[in-house]
Amino acid sequence: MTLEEVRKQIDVVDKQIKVLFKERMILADQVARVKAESEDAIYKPDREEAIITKLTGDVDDSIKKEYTALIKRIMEVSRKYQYGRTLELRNCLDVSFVTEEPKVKKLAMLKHELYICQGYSRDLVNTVSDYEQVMELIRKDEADAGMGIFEDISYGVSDSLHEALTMNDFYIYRCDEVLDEGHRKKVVTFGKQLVVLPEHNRLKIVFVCKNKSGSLASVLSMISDYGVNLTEIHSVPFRGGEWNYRFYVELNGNLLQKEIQALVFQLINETETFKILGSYFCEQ
Ligand SMILES: C=C(O[C@@H]1C=C(C(=O)O)C=C[C@H]1O)C(=O)O
Repeated sequence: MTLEEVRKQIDVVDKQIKVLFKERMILADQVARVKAESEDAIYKPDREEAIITKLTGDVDDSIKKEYTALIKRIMEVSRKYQYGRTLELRNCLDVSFVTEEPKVKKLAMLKHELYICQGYSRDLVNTVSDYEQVMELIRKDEADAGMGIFEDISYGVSDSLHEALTMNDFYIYRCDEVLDEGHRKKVVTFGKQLVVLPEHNRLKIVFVCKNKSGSLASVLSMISDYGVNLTEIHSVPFRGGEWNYRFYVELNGNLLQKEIQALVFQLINETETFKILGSYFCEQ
């Protein structure tokens, strides 16, 4: 057979797959409707495992891994579709946010970072020695917001600020790039509430995924399936407890967009722990 002839046959098979794929997605939609009514979980790992075992049992070893990958992928996109449909059917995204930036009269910062203070008079800044204290001042309403260096192009990310935001449920709502003696730094402003404004183009998230082969890859392909660009990723081991990692990710998008809401909904349901760390505008 010539290449041309084989390709013609592939085109025929692709058309058949397309028909079956559409049929399968109609069924996935029906599943979503039933689950939305009964408030049942979309992701059923046991059922997926059973499907994989049943279908792959009699497949030749030479293509078993490939077939398994295909079946997994089909179920992943089926789930993606169900998350989007479910949000259209019932408003069940459990993320609260405000749509106005807080008025900042008093700011709290680390003493040694006061030099990067953006747009506020330094006399009105309450300085302390660690982020826990910054957040304590905000919690006690002795400051309205905190500010700190989140990333430095020469020294990398600030683990302590990432950790403090994660552990204290604080949220970034501004991100400014500051040039300090040749060092580019990302300086963030954060507060007690998640603020989402229409002009925001970044969503910072943190998640922990199962410590098994393919779990990070499946989260990353999920993000890509939504057509969302990932602008930063790094991992940090847990302090204390078992040895596992938190993944910090910055996404290009806005929580007011339906696709981002569906992605967040899927991440909440398919990662071990998930948190939004902020929504902000970034020029880069
Ligand atoms: C379709 C379902 O929802 C999800 C998707 C599946 C699939 O596409 O086959 C299987 C299990 C669930 O994770 C279902 O529950 O049957």
